[in-house]
Amino acid sequence: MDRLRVTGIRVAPLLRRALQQNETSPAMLSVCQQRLISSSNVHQQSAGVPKKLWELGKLNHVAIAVPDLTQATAMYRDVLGAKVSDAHEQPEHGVYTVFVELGNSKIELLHPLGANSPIQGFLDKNKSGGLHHICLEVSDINAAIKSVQAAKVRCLGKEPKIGAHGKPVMFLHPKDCGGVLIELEEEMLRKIPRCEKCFRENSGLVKLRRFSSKKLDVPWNVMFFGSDAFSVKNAEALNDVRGTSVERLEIVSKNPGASRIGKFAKCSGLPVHRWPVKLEPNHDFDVGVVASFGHLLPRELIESFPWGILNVHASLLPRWRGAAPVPRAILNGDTFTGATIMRIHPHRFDVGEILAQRQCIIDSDETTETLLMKIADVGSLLLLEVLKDLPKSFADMKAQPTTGVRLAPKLKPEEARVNWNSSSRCIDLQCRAISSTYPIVTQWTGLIGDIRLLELKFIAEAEISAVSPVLQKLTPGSFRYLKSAKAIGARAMR
Ligand SMILES: C[C@@H](C(=O)O)C(=O)SCCNC(=O)CCNC(=O)[C@H](O)C(C)(C)COP(=O)(O)OP(=O)(O)OC[C@H]1O[C@@H](n2cnc3c(N)ncnc32)[C@H](O)[C@@H]1OP(=O)(O)O
Repeated sequence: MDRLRVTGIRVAPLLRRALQQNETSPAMLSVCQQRLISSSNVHQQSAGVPKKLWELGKLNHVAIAVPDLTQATAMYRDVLGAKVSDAHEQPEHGVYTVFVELGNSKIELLHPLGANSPIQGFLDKNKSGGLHHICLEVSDINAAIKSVQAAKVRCLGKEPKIGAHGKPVMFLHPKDCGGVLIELEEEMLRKIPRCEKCFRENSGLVKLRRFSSKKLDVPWNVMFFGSDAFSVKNAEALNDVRGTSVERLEIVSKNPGASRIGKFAKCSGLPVHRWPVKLEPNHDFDVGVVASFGHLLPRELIESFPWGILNVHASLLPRWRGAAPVPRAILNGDTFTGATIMRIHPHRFDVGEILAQRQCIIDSDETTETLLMKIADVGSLLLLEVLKDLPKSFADMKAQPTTGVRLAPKLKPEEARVNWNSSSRCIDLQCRAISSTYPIVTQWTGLIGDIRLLELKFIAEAEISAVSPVLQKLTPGSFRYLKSAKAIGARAMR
C-alpha cells in the first residue's frame, strides 16, 4: 500500500512527504484533506464504482457471542477490571448487549433474546461462543451501503436498523467480507474541520458539507416548512426561542400570500421561501423542521441539512401514520393520542426514527380542531426540548416499533355522510372528527342532493319523550322533519 492514513483519510503519495515532514500548517492540512476526498472520488469513479461520498471511521466495537452473559460480564469486570455496562435488551435485533469499555473502543457481549435470535444460531454452531462481528464507523450509512452494494458485497437487510448506540447500522455478509461479519454504524460526528475554501470549490458535493459543517450546539439556523394553524403554533415556538436555541428562522410555504404560515411569517418579519424551494448547496441552515406541510421532500433537500429534517407529527407513531392522524384518532374512539418528533426519511411518510414523544388525552367532547391545537402545544414544547440538545436527542432516538402501526389516510367527502343505522356514539365521533373538514350530510328520500346538518344535539333515551313525542315513535334507524323545532329528529340504533 502506498498510502498513509491521517485522521481516517487516505492521503495520496504526493502529499505523504509533506505531511511526514510536517510542512503543512493545520489550516493547510484541512485544505489538503478536503481535496483528497474529491481526488478519491475520481479514483473510485474510474474503477466503475459510484462516487464515494462517505468516510470510514474507527473500529467502534468487537462483538463476542457468549452462552452465559452473567459469567462473561463478570470475567471482564472482575478478572480483567474493565468497566462494564448493564445488560440491555435489543428486541429489534434479538439480542441482549453488555458493553465493555476499553477507552478508544469497546467489546460488545451478545446473548440471544427471543426465539429467532441470530446469536442463538451462532451459539448452536459455536457452543462456547466466540467472535461474532466487528463494527466499523462510517460517516454516511446510506452512501456506504450504495458503495458496498456496487462492489457486490451483500447487505443483510433492506434498510439500516437502529443499533445498540441509537445510530443507523447495517450488517454485511461474512461470506463477502473475508469470513467476518461486519457491522457498519453511522457515526454522526465528523472529525475533520470544515474548510470553507475547498467547500466552495466542491460546492456540488452536498454530502461533504453535511458532515464537515455539522454544528454541535445551539443556536441553530432553522428552516421551517408549514401551512396551517398547527404549523403556526410550532413556528411561533421556534420564533420565541430566537436568541437562545434558534438563531435564524426562515419559513417555506406553498402559498406564502394566502396561507396561515405565510401570514405569520410576514407579521413576524421572517423571510419566506415559496415551495418548491431551491437552496444553495452551501446554505448554512443546520436543521429543517416540518409541521403539517403535506409535500414529500426530496432526498437532496433532506440531506443538505447537516441534522436532516425533523417532523412534528400529530400522533403517537407508529399509530396513525398518514395525512389525517387527528380525525382518525377521534373517529376510532381513541381516549388518548399525542405528538411525536421524528426524523424525516426520503420517499416515505412517517416512518422515521423517534426523537421524542408525549401523550395527550382526548376529551369526550374533543373535535379535530381543539385536539389539533392541544397536540400543537405539546408538540411545539417537545420540539424545543429536542432542539435544546440535538446531538443527545439523536443519540437517544429509536426506530419506530414494527407493531402497532395504524394508517391515517386523508378523509374522503363520503365519510361525512351520516348512517342513521349506526350507533349514536359512532355518529357523535363522526361529527367531531370530520365536520371541520367536510360538512356532515344526510340524504332525504325524494330530495335531489344532500341536506347539510349544521349542528347535532344528542338526547338521552330517558329525555326523548320530554323533547319530542314524535321522536319517541320513530323506529331506530329512521328520521323525520320536526316542524316545531325546525330540525331533523333521528333515532340511532343504540
Ligand atoms: C445490537 C446490534 C448492534 O451491535 O448494534 C447487534 O450487535 S445485533 C447482532 C445480531 N444481528 C446480526 O447478526 C444480524 C446480521 N446477521 C445475519 O443476518 C445472519 O446471522 C447471517 C450472518 C447472515 C448468518 O445467517 P444464518 O445464521 O441464517 O446462516 P448460517 O448460520 O447458515 O451462516 C451462513 C454462513 O455464514 C457463516 N456465518 C454465520 N454467522 C457468522 C459470523 N457471525 N461470522 C462469520 N461467519 C458467519 C456460517 O458459518 C455459514 O458459513 P458456511 O456456509 O461456510 O457454514
